[in-house]
Amino acid sequence: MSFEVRIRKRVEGGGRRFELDVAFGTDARRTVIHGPSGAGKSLTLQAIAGLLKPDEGAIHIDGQPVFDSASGIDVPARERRLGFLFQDYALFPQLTVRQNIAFALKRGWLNPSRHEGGEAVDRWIQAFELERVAQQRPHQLSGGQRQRTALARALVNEPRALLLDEPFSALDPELRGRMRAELDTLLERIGMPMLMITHDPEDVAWFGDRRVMLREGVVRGVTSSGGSARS
Ligand SMILES: Nc1ncnc2c1ncn2[C@@H]1O[C@H](COP(=O)(O)OP(=O)(O)OP(=O)(O)O)[C@@H](O)[C@H]1O
Repeated sequence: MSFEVRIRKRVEGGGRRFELDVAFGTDARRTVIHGPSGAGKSLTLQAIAGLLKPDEGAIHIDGQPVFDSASGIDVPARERRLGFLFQDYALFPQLTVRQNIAFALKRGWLNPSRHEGGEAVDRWIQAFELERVAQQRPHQLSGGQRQRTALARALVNEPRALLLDEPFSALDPELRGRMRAELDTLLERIGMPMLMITHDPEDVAWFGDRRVMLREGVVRGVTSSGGSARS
C-alpha cells in the first residue's frame, strides 16, 4: 500500500487565510499524520478521500493517480475505494446495527432507508461478533460494539485502505484506551492498511509505523517507528 501526496490548497474564511502545501510519501501499512490543531490534517485527509479538491498537485494511491491537476484527473470519492472511520463513528441513530452497515452499500446518501443488506453484511456482523446486537440501535450498544459497527460499515465495500479521522477523540480516556487496543487488534487481524490523522501522541505511538508531522500546513518530517527518516 502506498500514498504519494503533493498538493496545495488555499482556504479562506472569517478574514483568515490558510495555505496547505503538503508533500509526503509512505509505503507503510499504518501511517499517522499528526500535528497540532489547525495544522491542516483534516484538509489533507479530505483531499486524499476525494472530498476536497486541491488547487494543484497530485495524489497517487498504489501508484495510480486519483488526482492530478496537470492532467485533469479527479477520481470521485466513491471510486477511490477507501473506507472511513470518523470521530465518534457517525452512526445513524435511527437505524439498527445491520442497517447502519448495509447503508454503506447503497448508492447515494440522500435517503437512509432501512435496507438490510446481504451476504457481505452478514460476513462483517459475524467477523466482528455483532450477531446478538444486529437489531439494536447505536444508543443501545457498548463503545466497543459501536466502534465495530462503524468499522464494519467502513469495510463492507471492500476498500483498499481505511482513512481514520481522530477516531477516539470524542471518547473518555478509559474508553479511548480500550477502543484503541481493540481497533489495533481488529486491523491486524484483517491486515487492512490505514492512514490516520490525530493530534494524540498515544495514537502516534500505537499506529504510526510511518509518522508524518504536519505544522502550519507544511510537512515538517516523516519518520518510521524505528526512528529512521524518509522524505
Ligand atoms: N472550509 C474551510 N474554509 C476556511 N478555512 C478552513 C476550512 N477548513 C479548514 N480551514 C482552516 O484551515 C486550517 C487547517 O484546518 P484543518 O481542519 O485541516 O486542521 P487540523 O490539523 O485538522 O486541526 P484539528 O486537529 O483541530 O482538527 C485551520 O486554520 C482552519 O481554520
